[in-house]
Amino acid sequence: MINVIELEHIVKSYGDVKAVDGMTLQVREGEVLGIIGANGAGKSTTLEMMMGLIKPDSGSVKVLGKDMITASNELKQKIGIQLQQTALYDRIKVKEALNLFSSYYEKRRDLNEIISTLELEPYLNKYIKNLSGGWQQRTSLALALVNDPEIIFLDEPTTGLDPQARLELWKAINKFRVEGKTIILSTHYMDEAQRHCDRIAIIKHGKLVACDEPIQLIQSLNCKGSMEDVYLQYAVGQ
Ligand SMILES: Nc1ncnc2c1ncn2[C@@H]1O[C@H](COP(=O)(O)OP(=O)(O)OP(=O)(O)O)[C@@H](O)[C@H]1O
Repeated sequence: MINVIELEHIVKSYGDVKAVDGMTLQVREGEVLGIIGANGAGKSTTLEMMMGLIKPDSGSVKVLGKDMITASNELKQKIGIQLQQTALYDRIKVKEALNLFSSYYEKRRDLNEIISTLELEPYLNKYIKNLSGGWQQRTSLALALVNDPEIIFLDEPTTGLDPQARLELWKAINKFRVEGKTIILSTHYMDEAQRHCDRIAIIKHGKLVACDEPIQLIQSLNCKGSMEDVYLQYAVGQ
């Protein structure tokens, strides 16, 4: 089994707050890894260090066998990041954003193929800000794919979407999963973590408290339960 990401004892503090407190975690090639935990547990900070957007105070982040700090320019070409809504979205149309993002990269995936896979054709000339939440998220997924990345990061991709839009977005994500891409995402939805993730990492107060297949996590409970019970036991400690 090949690890595409290796976090070794990473620590990140903001003033007195230890956002990430000595985390060691491996992400395997081709898996969908879900990161769950309470608000403020350290999910986004962990993702930001994996993506090379922020540096850990200590510890090491290796991506595709290379150090994220020293090889960050090279590695950023090989990863895809689904952005949360940004101010950019107010001023730009879907097709313009795809062209712009594509121009940042040396390696490019055929835009027409991404557009057709994600069924974005009817929306190409629309401003992103005017799309529904589901189509905005599909657009940001498309933007994360323009460089045909080996690893795709999705920070709470389905938050705020209605159940049908969540399902549709997962169908879209799964189209890229079957190509063997590694997908790492954070979510507050236990049903989708259980259904779509190969493994789930549970973070509490900046520490990894468990990481395993959903079924193994459920079986590890003292009494039979669901992913919600796993969350309550590991992430909240009730
Ligand atoms: N830029 C920052 N400046 C100061 N504190 C920060 C910053 N980013 C994160 N924090 C703090 O670090 C801790 C972890 O935050 P983080 O955003 O990683 O948590 P999270 O698990 O992603 O939370 P949520 O589910 O609410 O998105 C929190 O206490 C947060 O307030």
